[in-house]
Formats: sequence, structure tokens, C-alpha cells
Amino acid sequence: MDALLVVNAGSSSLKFQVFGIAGMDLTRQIRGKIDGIGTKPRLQATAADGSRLIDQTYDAKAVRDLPTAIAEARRWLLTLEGFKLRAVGHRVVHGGPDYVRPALIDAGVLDRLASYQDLAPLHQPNNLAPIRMAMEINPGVPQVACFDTAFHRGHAEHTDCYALPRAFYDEGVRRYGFHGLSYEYIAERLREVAPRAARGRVIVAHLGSGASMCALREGRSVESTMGFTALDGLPMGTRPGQLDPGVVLYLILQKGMKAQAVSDLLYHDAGLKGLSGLSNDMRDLLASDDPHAALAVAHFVYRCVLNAGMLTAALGGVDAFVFTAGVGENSAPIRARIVEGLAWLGAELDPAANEAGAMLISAAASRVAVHVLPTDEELMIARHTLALISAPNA
Ligand SMILES: Nc1ncnc2c1ncn2[C@@H]1O[C@H](COP(=O)(O)OP(=O)(O)O)[C@@H](O)[C@H]1O
Ligand SMILES: CC(=O)OP(=O)(O)O
Ligand SMILES: [Mg+2]
Repeated sequence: MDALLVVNAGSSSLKFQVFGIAGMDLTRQIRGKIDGIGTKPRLQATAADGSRLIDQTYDAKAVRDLPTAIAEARRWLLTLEGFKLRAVGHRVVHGGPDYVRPALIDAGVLDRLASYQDLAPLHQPNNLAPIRMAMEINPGVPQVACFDTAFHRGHAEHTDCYALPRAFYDEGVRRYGFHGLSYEYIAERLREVAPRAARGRVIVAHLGSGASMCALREGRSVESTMGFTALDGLPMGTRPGQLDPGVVLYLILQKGMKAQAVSDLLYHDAGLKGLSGLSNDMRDLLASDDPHAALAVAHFVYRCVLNAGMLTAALGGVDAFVFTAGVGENSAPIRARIVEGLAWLGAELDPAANEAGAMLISAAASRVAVHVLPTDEELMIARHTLALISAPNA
């Protein structure tokens, strides 16, 4: 079977999918992930019928980071038979000012994407490593980069600029926004399940270990919480979210920290992990009776509500709110607390539907429809990859 492999290296997880391709048709064959990287690593994969293909846990040291997770996933994928690899689609978090749509990857593109590594040090190196690996192993197999940032392109300059001398904007110092593949998928999914909402004003909360929110008008991004980098916006598993730049200056000028040490702090040791002193994983914090865990969760919920208010202003109101990604899809308590914080908007929860993880969790009387929609960044990558390799001049 002709097949297309999709690789999505996140901050705490590596997701992959294998699709069968026939013409322009995609048929999901395998869906897998390694999550809990560095804490409780677990490789899971299921076949198209949902049957389990592998469910293996590892010692934290064995799968301690994305490169070791990539190596382990590749080892398992090589045991599969019956697939003829036709293309590989990759999630690449930062497309910089140059890439506004998916791109076929060659050595020049790879070099350009590597030049953005400092803008996404947690992701870009891990996004590019599988590309280099595939180029070495299967040089004849086309590879496509699909960017987190592309979906947010096209905003008005006054919304994407910072109040800095304009030369900085011209060189690419501006707001980009991330999780664009997820938001693109959710916008499409909303057209299927809630067409009226899809045509309206929607806030999507992509709450994972990496977390952001996006304001959609008629399915297009108008504003989001992440900015120049994926550090900005909401508190996350290991990242602080919005931070007064004066704190960075204090750490360097007063505390004498080197820039790299500050970068390591902000990408790896801040967020829920830094504030709780316990874990980057919302599950651990919700299960803990440590008051610092409660503080971290309260801070997370508070900042989500604050940012939802900001995005509501960007839209001039809101018709629907969508939860997605690891926390958004799986944590009823977090959803309940955020919806409670949006009561002033007219959002009202149906507690039973929320507990059941239904697609619609708002009460009938709610003025804002609240949905839970699982995201599928990998499916978006597969569609873009197939379209690009099937294009006439591919
Ligand atoms: N049942 C759950 N309750 C609360 N949080 C959960 C649950 N399941 C997963 N999560 C959170 O989701 C995170 C993973 O989010 P995900 O979007 O899949 O990954 P990434 O952010 O790495 O792309 C985990 O780190 C964990 O904090
Ligand atoms: C951009 C970002 O934070 O990605 P992830 O959620 O995969 O960490
Ligand atoms: Mg993610």
C-alpha cells in the first residue's frame, strides 16, 4: 500500500500517523504517540480499527527527550510491513516571515528553517531532526513542512506589530501565532458539527502542554495568544506565558544570568512545573493536595479566562468556545473552571455533558455554545502533504 507518514514533534509528546493514499484519498492506517517524554514515557499505537498495535512504557531515562523518542518511534515503525512510503509530512512550528503555506523541503528550505531555531528552541530542532533523518534514509521520498504559524498569516499590521521601531517588524520581529494546524483543523471540524458557529465568532482553546488560544472569525484567525515565539500567552507545562520583558532584563542585569540560562528557564523550568515545583503535567497537579499545585492550576485557569476576554474583544463578542488538545479534550475539571470564569460572557456549563466529555458541554440556556473537539494536527499535515506532492509541478 502506498503510504504517507506524518510526524508531529510537540513539546512533551511525539505524535505520528500513517495514511494509505489512493489518488487524493487518505485512509488512516496507524495512529501513534510517545507521551510523558522524560517523565513517564509511553509508546502507544492503534490500527485503523482501533485495535492496539503497541502499548509500551519506558524508564524516563530511556526516552528522556524528543531525539530518543524519535529513535524509538522509528525503531517500531521499521517493524511494520506492507507500506510503500511515498511522502513524509512534518509539523514545523516556526515558518518565520518567509513561509505562509506548506512547502516541499529541500536543502535550502531546511537551512532556512534551521535559521529560526532560536525562535522555537523547544520545537524546531526536534521538528527538523526527523526531516534530516528521512533525507538520509530515503532521499528520494518527498518531504513537506507544514507550519504552526501559516494559519495566522494575513493579520493587519497594527495587530501583529510590537510597539518597537518599525525596522524590527520589517526584519520579522512581530507576532506570529502558533498551533495553526490545530486551529485550521478545528475550523474545518466546526463547519461539519456546528456550521452556524463556524460562520461566527469563535475562541478555540488549544490547551496542551503547549497552550494557546485563537480568535476565529468565519473560520479565519484574527488574533491569538502566542506571539513572536511559543513562550507567549498562556501559562503552559514548562513555559510561563505572558511575561513582563522587564523580568528577563532583571534576570540578566540584576541576577547575572546568561541569556542561555534564561532561555532554559523559560522553555523548560517555568509554567506549571516552575510554579508548582512538582510537575508540568496537569494530571499530576489535579491529583496533588500540595497547595502549590492548586496555585499553579488556579493561575492557569485565571490566565485562560483573562485571555479569553482579550480575544472576545478582538472579535467584538463571541458565539462559541472550543476546548481541544490534551487538557482541553481530557480534563472536565479544568473545562468547568474556565467556563465558570466565562459566566460574564453568558457561558453556562452542562455539568453532566462536561463529565461525559460530550461534543457540546454548554447548557441549553447558555448564550455561548461550548464544544469539546479533539484536534488532529496530523490529518491536516497529511492533507497538505498529499495536495503538495500531487500538484502538477510537484
Ligand atoms: N486526563 C487529563 N487530565 C488533565 N490533563 C491531561 C489529561 N490528559 C492529558 N493531559 C495533559 O495534556 C498534556 C499533553 O497535551 P498534548 O496537546 O497532547 O501534547 P503537546 O502539548 O506536547 O502537544 C499532558 O502533558 C497533560 O498535562
Ligand atoms: C507551539 C507549541 O507550543 O506546540 P506544542 O503544544 O506541541 O508544545
Ligand atoms: Mg501540541
